[in-house]
Amino acid sequence: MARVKICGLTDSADLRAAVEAGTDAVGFISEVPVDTPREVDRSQAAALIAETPPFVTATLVTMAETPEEAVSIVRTTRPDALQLHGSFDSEELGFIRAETGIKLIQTIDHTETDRAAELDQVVDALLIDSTDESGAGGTGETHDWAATGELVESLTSPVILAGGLTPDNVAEAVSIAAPFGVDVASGVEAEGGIKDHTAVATFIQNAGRELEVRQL
Ligand SMILES: O=C(O)c1ccccc1N[C@@H]1O[C@H](COP(=O)(O)O)[C@@H](O)[C@H]1O
Repeated sequence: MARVKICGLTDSADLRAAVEAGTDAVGFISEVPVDTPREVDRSQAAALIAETPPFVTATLVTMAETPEEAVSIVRTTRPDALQLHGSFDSEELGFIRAETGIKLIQTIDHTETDRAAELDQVVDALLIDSTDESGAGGTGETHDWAATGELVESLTSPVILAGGLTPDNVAEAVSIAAPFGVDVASGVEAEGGIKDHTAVATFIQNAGRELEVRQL
């Protein structure tokens, strides 16, 4: 079974649709230096996080420029987990964890296998994405799922697969990489920043959760 995070939610209606469709986690993107229709400001992120019900992990996704900024975002928005894009080292990630006590998910580009091994003991999960040159996600690009499957085998941390996933390809991606979880942003949108609720529900079903429940 792959857990699912629906990322880049910008309003309450999309949050409710993702929760009703059975997502395990939701993601709110704030303070990123790239132009994305999925970004919300800190106060919007805080409001959406407060609306997220218990048993659904509210994740703040950011590209904070300094560890102190990351700590400040967590204190202001109060998420359950923090997903970082960018190049903080082990010491900086350790500082953020110690200051906030939050579950830390570090995004790694699929080509950075050495970095994944280096950070394996430092974070709570590694998210393997197809990032752009700035380290941002939301590219809609897939990568080599078999290579991510090798990371799943070799790393201790839970591995989350992201990058170009859609309702049509997520089942195949899960069967090849066998990740702990999958993460999608642009692949379930009706338009930039707005989710297609049918696509969200189909993505969650196709990631295998519904199938697993029926088999129990
Ligand atoms: O979605 C964005 O615009 C974004 C911007 C900056 C950092 C992270 C971002 N999104 C993350 O990237 C993954 C993959 O996106 P996609 O499914 O390929 O569109 C997404 O799940 C977010 O965690």
